Amino acid sequence: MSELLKVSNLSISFSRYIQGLRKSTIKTINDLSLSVNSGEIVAILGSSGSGKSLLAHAILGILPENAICEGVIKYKGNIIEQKDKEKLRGDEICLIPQSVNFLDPLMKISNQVIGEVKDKEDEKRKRINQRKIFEKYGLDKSVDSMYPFQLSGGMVRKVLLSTALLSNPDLIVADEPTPGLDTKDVEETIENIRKMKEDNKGVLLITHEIDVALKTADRIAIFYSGYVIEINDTKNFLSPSTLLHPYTKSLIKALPRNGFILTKGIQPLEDVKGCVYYENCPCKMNICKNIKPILIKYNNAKIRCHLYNREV
Ligand SMILES: Nc1ncnc2c1ncn2[C@@H]1O[C@H](COP(=O)(O)OP(=O)(O)OP(=O)(O)O)[C@@H](O)[C@H]1O
Ligand code: NI
Repeated sequence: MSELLKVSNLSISFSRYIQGLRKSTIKTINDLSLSVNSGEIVAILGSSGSGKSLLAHAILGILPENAICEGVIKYKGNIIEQKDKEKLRGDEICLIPQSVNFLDPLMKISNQVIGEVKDKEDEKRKRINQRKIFEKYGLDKSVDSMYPFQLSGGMVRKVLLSTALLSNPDLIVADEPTPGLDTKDVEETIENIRKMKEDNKGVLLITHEIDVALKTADRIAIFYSGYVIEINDTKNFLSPSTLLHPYTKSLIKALPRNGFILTKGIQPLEDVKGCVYYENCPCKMNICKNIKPILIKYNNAKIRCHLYNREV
């Protein structure tokens, strides 16, 4: 298993004018570090509005103009800047987008999936490839000539997924591939993501559905208030006792009562001086109020909590 993607100390912030006068910077993602190997699925689990799509867009190089991005992103061992991202995007690194707006409503499905073609030969090759992938993911020939509005939610998701796989990428960033789908379509999507892993691709799966993360991922990174607070093997999520962070433990203790969905309301707040979980933490200590813990390695996991201040 080789390391495909390595994100180190990534922060994303936005400048805003408060009441039209004072300029303030709001950090949405703080000091985020994680990696994805080939043949591995890493889930990043965070509540709605916590900056998950921004992470995906930072990797793909499609952040909005007003975003300020710090930190280092490496792909296959090399640092990638905006220009490199543009080259890799749609080729080696592909996005399964969260928003169905990525589809053009006025264009037939197969035409937009294929995109630009160089000549007749190129078009022929791409059409054969597109049909093969559509077939693999259960989209029959009639879909090719349909318009997006004619597709069900589940079919749109399959089109987005197949499109991402068209160029046979090594790394796939799947941004919320399951919301709005019925149980059967969710199961199918989970199965399709597993297929990518079998094909030795690396998958960064962004979701707020714990169940989807538990069923697919090898490792899960927990995102809380703009910070990754724990990265652990999925098998350790079976019981709170094998997890590290008090928030992660409480999350798993609450299952399945909370319906496997992260509760709303954990938004990136104005950054606090100490630990972001201080107010709610049942294990808080004096140090937690004013000093921010850093993400450290702990056995095979990573943890951002003062209860664990030594690497083991
Ligand atoms: N262009 C922008 N300008 C200013 N702030 C922005 C911009 N884009 C995003 N944000 C801020 O970043 C936050 C995170 O957005 P993002 O879409 O990444 O969240 P998310 O975790 O993907 O949420 P969801 O689960 O709803 O998809 C938003 O709540 C918003 O406050
Ligand atoms: Ni999102």
